[in-house]
Amino acid sequence: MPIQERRPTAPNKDIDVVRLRGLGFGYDDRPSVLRDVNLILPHGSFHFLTGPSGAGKSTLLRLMTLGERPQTGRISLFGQDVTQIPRSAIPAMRQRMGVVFQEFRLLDHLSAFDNVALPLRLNGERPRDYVQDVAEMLRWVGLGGRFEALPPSLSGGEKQRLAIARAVITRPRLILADEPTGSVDRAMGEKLMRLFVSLNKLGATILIATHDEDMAERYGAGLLRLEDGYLRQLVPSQRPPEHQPHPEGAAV
Ligand SMILES: Nc1ncnc2c1ncn2[C@@H]1O[C@H](COP(=O)(O)OP(=O)(O)OP(=O)(O)O)[C@@H](O)[C@H]1O
Repeated sequence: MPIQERRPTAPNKDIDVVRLRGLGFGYDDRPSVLRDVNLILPHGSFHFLTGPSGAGKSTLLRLMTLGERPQTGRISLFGQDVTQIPRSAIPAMRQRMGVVFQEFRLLDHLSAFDNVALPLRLNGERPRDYVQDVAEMLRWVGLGGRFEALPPSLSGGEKQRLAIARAVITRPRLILADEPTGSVDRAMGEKLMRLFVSLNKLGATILIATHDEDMAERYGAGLLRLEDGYLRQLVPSQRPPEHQPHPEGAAV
């Protein structure tokens, strides 16, 4: 397992990594996708977000990654209210999260290696400090022989694995992933889930959207369900002793 801590600084474990209060959001032709959504993701928690197709899982992740602004309610990330964050400040906030988008959003003109290295370059790291880590991560997700491949030449499952490698390479404190194992076979899906579990053990707060409600039980994670615009917590996140719950609990 290639996953080791990269950052020397310890996070503030007392701050809830995500706080959503009374979120409401809709599109022109679907005005009530999210209604009064409340959620707290404490440091080190691990949740799966489920719900029927079209329930708004991707929309909720898009609000949390600042790709859309809520029409009502507040969003706070890493203890900072970001509901009205200026557009110019969004890239810096996004750099603190690892996001796996449903449609991958890889950079087609960059090799697989350079796609994964990009977040480290943007963080100002030097190639000699990250080359080995990037190579090891690519090997771990089964792309050891595809360092130079451009994304358009990869299969759907390979693109998905590349997107995951890129999202986690900086060991972000918050990982938000939309159906991250939807395009791979079961064995690879289990392997990728072990990667998320390892990152969670290192302290990452994780939220994964999936159609598979059994995942939460399999991985001892919390289970959230979005239905008719409302978010309910079905199972709380179970975390190792070093990640004891915030007094307010995992979700509202
Ligand atoms: N950009 C958009 N413009 C208008 N409507 C949208 C847009 N994106 C999503 N919707 C609608 O909002 C609703 C929620 O969509 P969303 O993709 O968030 O659901 P989901 O739970 O992620 O679905 P799935 O499990 O099928 O991926 C759906 O009715 C969808 O048609």
